[in-house]
Amino acid sequence: MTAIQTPEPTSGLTSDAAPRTMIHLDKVSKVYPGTKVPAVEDLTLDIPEGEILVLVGPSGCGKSTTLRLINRMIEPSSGRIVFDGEDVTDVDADRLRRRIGYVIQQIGLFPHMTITDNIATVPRMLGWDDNRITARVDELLDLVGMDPSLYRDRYPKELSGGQAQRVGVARALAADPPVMLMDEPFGAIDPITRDRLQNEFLRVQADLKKTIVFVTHDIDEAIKMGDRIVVLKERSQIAQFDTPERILAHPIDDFVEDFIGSGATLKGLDLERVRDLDLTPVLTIHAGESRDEVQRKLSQSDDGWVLLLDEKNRPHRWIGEHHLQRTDRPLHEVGPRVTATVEPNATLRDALEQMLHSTASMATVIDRDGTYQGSISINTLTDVIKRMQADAARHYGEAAKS
Ligand SMILES: Nc1ncnc2c1ncn2[C@@H]1O[C@H](COP(=O)(O)OP(=O)(O)OP(=O)(O)O)[C@@H](O)[C@H]1O
Repeated sequence: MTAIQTPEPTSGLTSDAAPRTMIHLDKVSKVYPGTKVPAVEDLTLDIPEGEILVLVGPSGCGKSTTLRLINRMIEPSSGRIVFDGEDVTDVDADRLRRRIGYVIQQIGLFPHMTITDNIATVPRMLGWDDNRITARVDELLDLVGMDPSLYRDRYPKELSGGQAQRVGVARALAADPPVMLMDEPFGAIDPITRDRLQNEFLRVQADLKKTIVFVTHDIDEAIKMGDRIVVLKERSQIAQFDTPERILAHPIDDFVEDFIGSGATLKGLDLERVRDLDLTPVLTIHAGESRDEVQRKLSQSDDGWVLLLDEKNRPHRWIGEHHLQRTDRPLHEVGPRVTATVEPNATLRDALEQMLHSTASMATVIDRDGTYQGSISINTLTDVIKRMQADAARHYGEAAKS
């Protein structure tokens, strides 16, 4: 692994054509009272507007401290914090916090208050009238997938862990803050519910486009949730700051490589969608075609297969040379059935999974109606992986030169 620098890692500038900066940390440090080693040391970081920025790193590296410095739940020992162009290092912390939603792992719902009152905490502080609050609570419960009529009058102990976490997100969104800080928000939840909450949250964020700083120690969660990822080492030192794709394709040093762990290539395939590919043209036939015609197409086929489509252009069977020899049965009854299908929205990892089950070693792409769109072969995936690695290497090569 070449130890070239992440583009401007220590300056903390984003390495891609990033949106404008919403929050700027300028050489921020935190030394807790009674300790000698800073929890965060000289951290300079630009947090882009409207994106999810994930802080990921090993336990104790300073992620939570960094997050809490942003809304001044913890006061920095030195350095400046600039929020939307304004130096907020010394402004009233309450005023700052109203512009920043905060979600934590243990949710922190008030047990003696109903869900409505929990969600309405900040709007009440801001003096909203009751009608506006009721409408907002219902809107937010809807947004996080909970029926307001069922849940608005319940108490936190009457919710499942996943529902409580959704309410935590709704509460953080209540006054529509431009910024959300999320500290391991889905950490204490079982894997299936966690996956669902992550997906729901990504869907909500696609509409809301909040500036989000999201802390996790789980690299897979970072890759899934982050538009950009900051990999942190001890004292919140930036090891690498980049898009998930580039971090996976080009970990900057052994620390990042070890932190990503095994399977980086497969994780990279998880980030690419079938719809973005140039699909491999596979020769197709219809049931009515003569065996001579099919033979002619087979002889032109690189991979020894032609794809038989049904009358609605849906993939039906793979036909190879030896199936053609079976003259006792019509073509649409010979050859293995096509089972390995994916829709354009699927990830390339899904496509690979399908391919491994396919007799023809190909994933067949269909649209919602089942109509054939094209095929993906292992060569297609190899090309994608090479391209991702070459793009990242070029990016870092150019950054190193400049
Ligand atoms: N209130 C405190 N007083 C003294 N030291 C603290 C305090 N809070 C955190 N620390 C120390 O600061 C360092 C960073 O802690 P922090 O909680 O920010 O790390 P983290 O990366 O979020 O860890 P984790 O992933 O385990 O939650 C740790 O060494 C921790 O022991």
